[in-house]
Amino acid sequence: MGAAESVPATGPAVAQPPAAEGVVELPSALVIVGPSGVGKGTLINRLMEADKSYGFSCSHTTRPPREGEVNGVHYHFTSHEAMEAEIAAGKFLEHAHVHKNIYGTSIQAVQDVANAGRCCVLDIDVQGARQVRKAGLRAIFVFIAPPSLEELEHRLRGRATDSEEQITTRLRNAQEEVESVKEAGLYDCVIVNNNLEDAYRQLVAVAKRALAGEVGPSLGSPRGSPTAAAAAAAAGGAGAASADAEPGSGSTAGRASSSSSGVVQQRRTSSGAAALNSTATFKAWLPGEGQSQLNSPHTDEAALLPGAVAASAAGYGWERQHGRVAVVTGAGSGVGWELATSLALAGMRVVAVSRRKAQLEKLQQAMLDAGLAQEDFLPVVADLTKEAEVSALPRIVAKRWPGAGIDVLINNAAVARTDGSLMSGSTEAWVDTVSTNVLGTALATREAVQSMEERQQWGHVINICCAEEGSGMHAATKQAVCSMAQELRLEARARGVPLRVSTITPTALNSYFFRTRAGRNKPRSRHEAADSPSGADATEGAAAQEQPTGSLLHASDVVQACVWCLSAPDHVDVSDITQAFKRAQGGRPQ
Ligand SMILES: Nc1ncnc2c1ncn2[C@@H]1O[C@H](COP(=O)(O)OP(=O)(O)OP(=O)(O)O)[C@@H](O)[C@H]1O
Ligand SMILES: Nc1nc2c(ncn2[C@@H]2O[C@H](COP(=O)(O)O)[C@@H](O)[C@H]2O)c(=O)[nH]1
Repeated sequence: MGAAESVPATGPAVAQPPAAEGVVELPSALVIVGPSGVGKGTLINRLMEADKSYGFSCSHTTRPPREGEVNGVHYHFTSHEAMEAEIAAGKFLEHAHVHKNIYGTSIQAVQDVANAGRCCVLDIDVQGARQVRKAGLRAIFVFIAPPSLEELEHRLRGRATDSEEQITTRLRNAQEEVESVKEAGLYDCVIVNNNLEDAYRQLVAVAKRALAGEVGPSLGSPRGSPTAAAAAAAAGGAGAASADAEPGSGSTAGRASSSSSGVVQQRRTSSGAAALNSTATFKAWLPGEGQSQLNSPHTDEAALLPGAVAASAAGYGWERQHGRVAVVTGAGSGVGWELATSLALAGMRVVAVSRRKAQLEKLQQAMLDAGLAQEDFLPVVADLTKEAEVSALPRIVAKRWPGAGIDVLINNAAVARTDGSLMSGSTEAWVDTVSTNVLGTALATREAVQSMEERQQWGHVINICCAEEGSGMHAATKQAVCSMAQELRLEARARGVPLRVSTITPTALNSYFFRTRAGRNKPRSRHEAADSPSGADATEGAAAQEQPTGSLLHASDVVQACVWCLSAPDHVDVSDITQAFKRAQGGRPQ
């Protein structure tokens, strides 16, 4: 259960060490544009040789191979007929007639790089860049400008790869291409390739931003402003003018969106173990001690939380979880939020996964405010229905914490749509629900288990199977999540590996969804009723206040069960926990 994740995630892995800042996003693409002979290939090759986090989008072309060019590496060399057929079949993200040949970027080429968790680098012409911009690919667009057209001609001739006719065509086209820098909103930055070292340093800076999942111009360089630098270049002005990417420049999104930047990072002065055992620390979070330091959107439960964790863990084997890596899905709100905060505060390294960047930023700030060290906590924007984004998780973990891998996976994310009825629901709602709840859980499980297998360190998978009876496709998928745990357990046993698998099934959770079904609250939008068991919406609204829900289960109850599962000694296999609310005398939840 957990987040009603509705904001699509993007991009990929972290090549930059997640240097204690911001929410991690998968890489954006890097689109490199510029006239023939300006040095795009030279710069791109250098970038890719220096850092394997970048992958080249291998284009198709109808031009014949040059000496030394390898099919499938430099280009997919093809015929006009074959290429036109594939374009007609919709296989290309963009294509263009360039210097009398057809060039194009296939969807597969970009997908292959993204699936490998790399930042995809495209080397394309201006027409292609316009199409890619229109297609909405998450990317940073860089124009490489020549210091002068004379120098461009000099380079083209010096390269000695093209016929005189081709050189003439390319130079003629170059003038028009350089003009394109004036198109508002097309490029995010311009690098004038005069001195190769300077240009390379600038490219590295902007490439790092793409690797970190950023898009758009960097701070102080609003879209469209590259024009000045490029115009200077087009007019023959020398110098490495750049509207962006000062060497060492930081990340735009990191600065703009990360609440951590500008905030003095708070370091834990003690280990997780100390935090768990420190009554003083916990006391401040107990009810009656003022506002929750967790600054949770669901304050009633958050205030109880650390006490619950402490109580659960006391006397059991919690200590072995200190420093281990727990991935919590659906961490943007509800149970996921509570799990992420509790486990981190109790000494685990937590990867909080959500589609909703804004929620993760709030969560991150709450963690910092609570005194958690940034390096023990990693928010990752990822869409569980996208294989490339899920499979990037182990790599992201290894980058943040070298030598570590996923030790614990808590499959909590789920979507519950109000239009998910099996008798009258929409197909779209079903697909949404099945994709996130079933496919997403399966993908996350496979990646986590493989991460454990590679390190031969078997950990724990916990599936949160909460479903309200009568919630249609949501309930059906949660049954599937439960069955998946059972199957996983059997597979692990058959292979003789000590993977631990548990399910937690809370019934009648104090959730927005539950109260909506009980007629205590009305859904305000389709997504609002998604699985956000203790989200802010769950505690708002006059109807909710009229009907006290104090005896229903809380997110913290689910956390407590998780902690208990994780604390159980080696010889105790906790397979399934079902939690029910305490009924009032009349048999109805209070
Ligand atoms: N800053 C520079 N100073 C001098 N020569 C350069 C510089 N950058 C690149 N070159 C040279 O310019 C030539 C053209 O470079 P390159 O092949 O990388 O261009 P390109 O933009 O990739 O061309 P195309 O679009 O046709 O593939 C090469 O011989 C390269 O070594
Ligand atoms: N629109 C696209 N343009 C592309 C693609 N791949 C390369 N190119 C551009 O073509 C010229 C010429 O390349 P060359 O290898 O023949 O010198 C170059 O400027 C590239 O940017 C593509 O997939 N789409």
